[in-house]
Amino acid sequence: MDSVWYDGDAVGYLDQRALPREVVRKRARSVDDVVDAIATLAVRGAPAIGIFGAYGVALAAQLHAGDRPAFEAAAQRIRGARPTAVNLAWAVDRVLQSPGAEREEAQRIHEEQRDVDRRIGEAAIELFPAIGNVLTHCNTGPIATGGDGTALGCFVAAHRAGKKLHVFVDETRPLLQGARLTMFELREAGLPCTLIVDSAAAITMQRKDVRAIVVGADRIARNGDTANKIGTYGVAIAAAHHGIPFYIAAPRSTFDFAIESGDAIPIEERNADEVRIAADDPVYNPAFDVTPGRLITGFITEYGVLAPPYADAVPDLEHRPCLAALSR
Ligand SMILES: CSC[C@H]1O[C@H](OP(=O)(O)O)[C@H](O)[C@@H]1O
Repeated sequence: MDSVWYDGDAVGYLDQRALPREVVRKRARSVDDVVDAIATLAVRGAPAIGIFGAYGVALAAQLHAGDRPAFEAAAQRIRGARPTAVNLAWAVDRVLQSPGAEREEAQRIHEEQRDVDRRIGEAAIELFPAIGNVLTHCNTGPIATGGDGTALGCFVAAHRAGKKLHVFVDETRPLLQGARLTMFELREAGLPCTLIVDSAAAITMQRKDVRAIVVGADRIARNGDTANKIGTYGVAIAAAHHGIPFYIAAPRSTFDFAIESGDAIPIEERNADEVRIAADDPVYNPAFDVTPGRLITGFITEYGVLAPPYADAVPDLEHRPCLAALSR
């Protein structure tokens, strides 16, 4: 089920806020529509945001044909619609470097993601036991990526290869991407899965023999520090305590070699109403947190599984050959 698509004079998208109750297809006809769809998480998931943003820039090129300053201003508005996921900026910049071929470049980005997801899934299969429990956080399936999914795609690839995995899924407050989207996609793919509240992740590791944890990413710094959905850092700490391998599944486009560590990753804070229960509760609502690279067992990428010799202090990329492979 494609979650974003090019639709002639608009960019089509599934309004992910309505899933899984109903499938609502919409058309972004203006730059305002594109920015709003990203900012309200109607379109969400780092790679999907990048693909949608790329199509949005192609639409802006049509709407502002002959007016390059207006087109570039529109592209920058799309680029800044959500700050944490680097895929959006990466995709917008790629399309901006294709003057006159914006739509074709956006379609290339979309097609590439399908192949990238497939390669990520293939790389992950050997990481899982023949039979076992695994755990994930948030949503990283086809709806979030435009392909087979990243972390969720790893579980699906292992399942298709005959491995018997049971996936424990964090509901992922406050917007419940796990409960609403990951459970829906895993059931569609035929994988056994169990929903847990976020605060049950640690006891699930303690009592349910979780053998591996795989989550997605929104931005990965040179030292391996990784921004992902809020709650991921706590899962990583519990995984380290229980000696459970903790993997990040992400494409090359999620690595940001311009920043040395997670300290430089902008963390989006969102509307208090997403969390608020009583009318005037004071709320702190960061949408992401940053897991230090030293808590990450490996990065599952289209280049294979990168086993990090990460240490906070190691400054030079060449000292980490696994990341160097990505930066060429
Ligand atoms: C493959 S999706 C990557 C990443 O994006 C999600 O964030 P959001 O739902 O706010 O767009 C989540 O952090 C996923 O792990």
